[in-house]
Amino acid sequence: MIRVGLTGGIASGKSTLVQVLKKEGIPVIDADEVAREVLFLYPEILDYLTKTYGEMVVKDGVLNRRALGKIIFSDPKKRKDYNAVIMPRIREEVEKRFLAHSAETLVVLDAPLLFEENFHEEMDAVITVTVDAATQLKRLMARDGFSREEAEARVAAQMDLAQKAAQSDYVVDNGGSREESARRLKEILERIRRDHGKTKEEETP
Ligand SMILES: CC(C)(COP(=O)(O)OP(=O)(O)OC[C@H]1O[C@@H](n2cnc3c(N)ncnc32)[C@H](O)[C@@H]1O)[C@@H](O)C(=O)NCCC(=O)NCCS
Ligand SMILES: Nc1ncnc2c1ncn2[C@@H]1O[C@H](COP(=O)(O)OP(=O)(O)OP(=O)(O)O)[C@@H](O)[C@H]1O
Repeated sequence: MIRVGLTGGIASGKSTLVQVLKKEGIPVIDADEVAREVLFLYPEILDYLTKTYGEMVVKDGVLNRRALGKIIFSDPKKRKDYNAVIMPRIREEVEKRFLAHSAETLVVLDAPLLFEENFHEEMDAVITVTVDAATQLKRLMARDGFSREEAEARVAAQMDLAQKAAQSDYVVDNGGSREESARRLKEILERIRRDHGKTKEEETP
């Protein structure tokens, strides 16, 4: 199994490219989805949030994601503490999902914090989706209804996109059309398969 990491900044276009991967029949592990699932699987995480922030963040056993986001994206220490609780569980669950797909030729891990959390070390190839800062902010505010301040705080909570691109094997510049980015991604997948001695035709259906 070839493990491919897909990363980028918030609202850089990862999910948009994941749709392309799915159409190609490639299994994708979504780290954000795993992050949402571990909250249900491991009650210790919600317990930690209840103890630390009380009803402001957890009310009647339900997490207010927006409120937690406001806190952790504006305070690096709080973000670090929360990551220390949730990341080990995310890591375990991601590994389980890779193992569940071990019969596949190529599996993609879609993780916004691929580099920040060192998942990249376990990948055979890494693809970063980049976009210029102005377009990123514009798309983020439009998609999530964030104010400029909220959007900027989220962008600032992540490693610089150019730095991620520099450490990657491949880059998709998503500043143009969706079609251009999809084409580039397909080319990259072909190259990764070739470099690992696999062609699309050889894959098990
Ligand atoms: C703080 C939470 C509840 C906010 O939820 P919300 O629904 O508003 O955002 P969502 O989960 O859709 O994440 C949106 C984007 O924020 C960015 N982001 C998420 N967590 C983090 C983090 N800890 N540090 C920096 N950026 C992050 C990512 O780009 C992500 O795609 C949530 O993001 C969370 O639980 N984060 C911690 C888990 C995590 O580290 N996820 C990334 C896995 S690699
Ligand atoms: N090439 C493009 N042209 C115009 N809009 C785009 C393009 N690519 C993505 N978008 C839009 O930009 C927004 C962000 O894209 P997307 O949701 O794919 O980003 P993401 O990297 O998955 O974000 P997150 O890390 O927050 O999950 C979405 O509303 C999407 O429809």
